[in-house]
Amino acid sequence: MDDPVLLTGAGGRVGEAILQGLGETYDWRLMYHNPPDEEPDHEYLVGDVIDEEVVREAVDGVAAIIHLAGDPRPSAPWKSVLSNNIDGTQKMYEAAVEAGVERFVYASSNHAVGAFETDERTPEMYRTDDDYRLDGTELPRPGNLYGVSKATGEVLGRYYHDEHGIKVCNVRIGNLTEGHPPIDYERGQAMWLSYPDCAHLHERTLEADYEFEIVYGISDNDRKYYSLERAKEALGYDPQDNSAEWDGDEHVVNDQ
Ligand SMILES: NC(=O)C1=CN([C@@H]2O[C@H](COP(=O)(O)OP(=O)(O)OC[C@H]3O[C@@H](n4cnc5c(N)ncnc54)[C@H](O)[C@@H]3O)[C@@H](O)[C@H]2O)C=CC1
Ligand SMILES: O=C1O[C@H](COP(=O)(O)O)[C@@H](O)[C@H](O)[C@H]1O
Repeated sequence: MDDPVLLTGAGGRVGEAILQGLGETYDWRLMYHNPPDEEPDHEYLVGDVIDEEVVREAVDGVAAIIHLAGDPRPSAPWKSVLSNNIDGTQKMYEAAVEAGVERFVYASSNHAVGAFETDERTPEMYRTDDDYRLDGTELPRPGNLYGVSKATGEVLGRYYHDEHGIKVCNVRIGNLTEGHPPIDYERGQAMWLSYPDCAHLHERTLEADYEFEIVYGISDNDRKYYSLERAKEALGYDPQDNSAEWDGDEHVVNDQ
């Protein structure tokens, strides 16, 4: 990719995972909400994704956008997700199509489909011997207002793709945790996304040939209730990590 890639929410955890793995791979333009503590190694700007002027400046001349900025709290109140997540994402899309950006990668969430985790299905669905899988073709079923905002971001992508032709990949990210899977948290282990797999997955979203996709962003965990088939087929995702290979913070398999 010759032109820069815009990374919004660059100062957050997902941004950190992506830059750890792909810092040298692309010509990044980083967007921060507040001035970063340390001088970044890449071109950057500071601003709010609901500020149309800053957003226009951010998208100018980029080939692709990875849009992470937003309120990531499952407990976030409506006022915050309406502004930071829904309005911010719509403004990013609007500016992107106006500027002729080719592709838009959107950080959706497991919480867009959290209400599939019913009392009848849990905790069995978090376990290896359960074959219940969501595959991305199901309708959103959020369990909180944050999930509603993430599902709305996916639908905004559907609209901007159909109406304006921008390529869109919605990644329903699981539980990104650095180093090892979440400890004593079955659900989190089933949807663990390691930092290296997160970076690799985003590299595939920037390189693969697709039109509109919804994929799950988790590692290749033995325990899983999200199918990775679409991410593998449409993007060529080839995850390397598996929460079942961990006992707490100890890597018990292939620890060479
Ligand atoms: N960390 C995870 O496991 C998961 C994250 N996600 C999504 O990934 C994205 C990034 O999440 P994290 O890195 O974990 O969160 P984070 O809170 O660490 O990073 C988000 C960044 O977005 C910035 N931001 C928030 N509102 C903004 C605004 N109005 N304008 C400009 N910047 C703004 C924040 O300053 C922050 O640096 C979020 O959209 C979240 O919904 C989805 C599923 C799981
Ligand atoms: O969307 C998100 O999901 C992850 C995992 O959800 P959790 O319910 O297991 O905490 C969450 O950590 C992250 O903050 C959120 O943005």
